[in-house]
Amino acid sequence: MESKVLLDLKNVNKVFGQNHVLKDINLQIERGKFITFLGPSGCGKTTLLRSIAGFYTVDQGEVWIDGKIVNDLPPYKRGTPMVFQEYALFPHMTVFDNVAYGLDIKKVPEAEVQQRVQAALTQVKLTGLEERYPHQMSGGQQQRVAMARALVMNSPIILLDEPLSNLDAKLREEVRVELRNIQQDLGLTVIYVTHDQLEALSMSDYIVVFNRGRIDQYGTPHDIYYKPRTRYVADFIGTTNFIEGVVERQDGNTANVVYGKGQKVAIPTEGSWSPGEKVILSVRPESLRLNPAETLDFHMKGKVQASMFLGEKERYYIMDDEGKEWIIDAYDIGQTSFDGEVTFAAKADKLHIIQYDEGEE
Ligand SMILES: Nc1ncnc2c1ncn2[C@@H]1O[C@H](COP(=O)(O)OP(=O)(O)OP(=O)(O)O)[C@@H](O)[C@H]1O
Repeated sequence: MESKVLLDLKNVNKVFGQNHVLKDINLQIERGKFITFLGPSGCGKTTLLRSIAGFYTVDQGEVWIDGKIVNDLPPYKRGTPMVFQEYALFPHMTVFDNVAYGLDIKKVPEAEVQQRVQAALTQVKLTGLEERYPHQMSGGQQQRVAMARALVMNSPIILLDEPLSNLDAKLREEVRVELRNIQQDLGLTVIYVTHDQLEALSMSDYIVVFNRGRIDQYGTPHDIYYKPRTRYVADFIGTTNFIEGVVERQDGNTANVVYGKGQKVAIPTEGSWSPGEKVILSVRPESLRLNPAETLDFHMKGKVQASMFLGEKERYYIMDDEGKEWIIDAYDIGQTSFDGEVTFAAKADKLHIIQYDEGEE
């Protein structure tokens, strides 16, 4: 039976001079999934992508594609085409010739080229546009040509390095949807590199969050957002509030945590925490309620410092009794506005426990 795992990275390390860019990368990617490599500039995303494609050889570890170790194979034997920024289409070539390019290089017979290019163009719904040039097409269509170019090579995996970074915001969104549709319709395995968290959250089956050459978390967009494994991940993805706490005890999947001025909250958790352990609680701005009528599990008091209208929500900046700032989003705009002393609260399942790590930035 075909294994579900298509790409298997085992303890991959890459060093440039003094710069240890990839540190012990272990990652398994399943067939037919859209995976995003996410992280700030310089964290090693592109280096890993290029190591998978074969443009870099790794210094330590193994790269497996489709059950074969490919460490010593050059890029053209790995079957992993990379689509670079602006899709790297040849402007002076027609759509047909752009798609046929890889096959021509491999000296595939003309009749087969015709058949395979037509099949690829049908897959991405571009039949009839064979004679157009890239500048006569929309950004979305160009993206499809780039995908057809990868598809025609029957590659098991398609690698995309920030392919949308040069588009304006509206077009970006359009092309994003397009790309995700093609990937899902055809069941492709795609690895997509971006530093844009919204892009990652909206497109991916799984996100890999990089932190200085290491993987901090590998999970679904929902888990990455609501159950960040580290403070770094919580901070990098969206906006969040942190508060310190101390674990009193854990009963099964519930940890009892003391926070603030001795308040206690029982938080559902998948982690394992020791009595007396210092932890960080993270809670998203939209999970907190201002002056709630009912009593919620986690509750604080503070003073509104400022607020900001953000369209679908009002964002409040609140100082608690200890002088710590909180960000809280209220969605019932026009009905209530908050000022002066307020209480704010959340249900326990909206709180997430993160390991306390003083050394972490
Ligand atoms: N060919 C190379 N030679 C030497 N150093 C390199 C090379 N390629 C990348 N680096 C270094 O490796 C580190 C990681 O770079 P990489 O391009 O992988 O980061 P990234 O996360 O993709 O960031 P960006 O989004 O800016 O491309 C950086 O410090 C970079 O300077």
